[in-house]
Amino acid sequence: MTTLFNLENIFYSVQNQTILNNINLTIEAGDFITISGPSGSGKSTLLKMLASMITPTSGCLTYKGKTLKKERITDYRKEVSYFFQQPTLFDDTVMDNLKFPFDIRQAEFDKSRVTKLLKRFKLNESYLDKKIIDLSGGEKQRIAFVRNLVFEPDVLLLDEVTSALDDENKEIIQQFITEDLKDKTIIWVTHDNGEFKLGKRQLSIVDGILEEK
Ligand SMILES: Nc1ncnc2c1ncn2[C@@H]1O[C@H](COP(=O)(O)OP(=O)(O)OP(=O)(O)O)[C@@H](O)[C@H]1O
Repeated sequence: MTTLFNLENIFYSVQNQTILNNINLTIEAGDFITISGPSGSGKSTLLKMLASMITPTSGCLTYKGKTLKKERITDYRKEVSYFFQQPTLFDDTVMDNLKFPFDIRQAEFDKSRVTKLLKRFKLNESYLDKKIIDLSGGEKQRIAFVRNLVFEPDVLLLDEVTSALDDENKEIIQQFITEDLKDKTIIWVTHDNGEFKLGKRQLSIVDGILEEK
């Protein structure tokens, strides 16, 4: 087994409020982890820390045995991808958004790869020319998944990715996560009890304290 993340005595505080309280956790490659807990308990904060969007106040966090350095962050983001509850797309066309991952890698846009992935999310090629502003919330979330997945990350940090969706869109995304992403490392924050039970490791956070079932 390869250890990806190791968190030792992690604390995160803002303005004298302890948001993460002495977290100890090891995440192995291939883990399928779900995380639940009351609103405001620190779930998104933990995911943002794993995404290296914030750094611990104290404690030791390593990825593949090393502390994260600012110089390596661009490469890190290609391996470890954060998926937001509300998708963040630019205000142009679907095509502009889906070209972005190719542009930052100075790679040529691969239309057949993109359309194949769109199909997996039940979206046809005609979506490429649509404006983001004209899409439904569920379609936007599916496009955001395609954008994050054209160059497959190894680790997916999923932050309540289905909570704003109707049943049909929820099912499309859930099915993709459980079937197509089987070989990936998944850390999935969810309020949905059905989704929580899918986790091979089930964690809960209450008042910043982490527990594993
Ligand atoms: N930068 C910050 N400044 C002040 N308070 C913060 C900051 N970041 C997080 N918090 C607070 O820390 C607590 C935990 O936030 P977090 O977003 O991790 O909760 P959560 O468990 O994901 O909640 P939800 O289920 O509602 O999304 C909240 O009370 C939040 O207001």
